Amino acid sequence: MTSYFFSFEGPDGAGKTTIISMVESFLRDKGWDVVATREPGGIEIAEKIRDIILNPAHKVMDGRTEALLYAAARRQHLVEKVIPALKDGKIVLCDRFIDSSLAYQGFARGLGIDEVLSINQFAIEGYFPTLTLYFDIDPKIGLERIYGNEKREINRLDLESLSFHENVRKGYLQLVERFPERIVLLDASKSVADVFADAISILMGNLEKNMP
Ligand SMILES: Nc1ncnc2c1ncn2[C@@H]1O[C@H](COP(=O)(O)OP(=O)(O)OP(=O)(O)O)[C@@H](O)[C@H]1O
Ligand SMILES: Cc1cn([C@H]2C[C@H](O)[C@@H](COP(=O)(O)O)O2)c(=O)[nH]c1=O
Repeated sequence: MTSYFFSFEGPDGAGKTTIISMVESFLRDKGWDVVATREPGGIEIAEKIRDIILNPAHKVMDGRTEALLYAAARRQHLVEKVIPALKDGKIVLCDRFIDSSLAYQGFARGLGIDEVLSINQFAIEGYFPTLTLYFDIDPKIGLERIYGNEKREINRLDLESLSFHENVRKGYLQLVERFPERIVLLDASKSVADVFADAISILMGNLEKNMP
């Protein structure tokens, strides 16, 4: 059975969650069986790990502890939710996956992309996304969007410096170069309607290409 595991990546405030919800409705209307989920989280255990990682009070958290907690949440979410959905032939839309760890912990935290890739390979056992949409945005704009949204809670990672968020973007751009067959860059500074149109065109192209 062909499986469709699409991840959505990008700096904070790039617009991933907004577009995933639009893509989910669009694909459902077309008759596809879709599971939209997020990392860290998506299931009870991983949501609990999320609360620990993102609690602004946990200022002393060590970078390697952070990387391991993200990998642990990823593992549980993968086995409990993503793999069963893929086995049932569903399309999985995942708000962040392994590339977040590579860009945030590997590059921006300075732990090393290859080191963080290695602990995550243990966690994911080869379950890389079929396709990853990378929402590219100047972090200044992303952070302005977040701080402009009163409903959005500000978490421990949001509170990092602007230079940390700029390094996150640099990390992602390295990943786009390193995995060109998997990661596609979208200009996330465009309007919601335009970003959605770009995302649908890429995703439908992938679905049609891989249809049995
Ligand atoms: N293309 C866009 N243009 C302007 N504002 C946008 C756009 N896309 C999303 N927004 C707004 O920006 C804010 C952040 O959007 P969203 O939550 O979708 O981003 P995100 O990438 O999921 O962020 P995070 O990863 O930090 O949770 C929201 O208030 C949303 O309405
Ligand atoms: C999966 C993952 C996430 N992060 C960071 C990225 C964001 O700052 C937060 C998650 O918040 P969101 O509102 O759900 O985007 O966590 C990370 O640093 N490493 C990861 O692997």
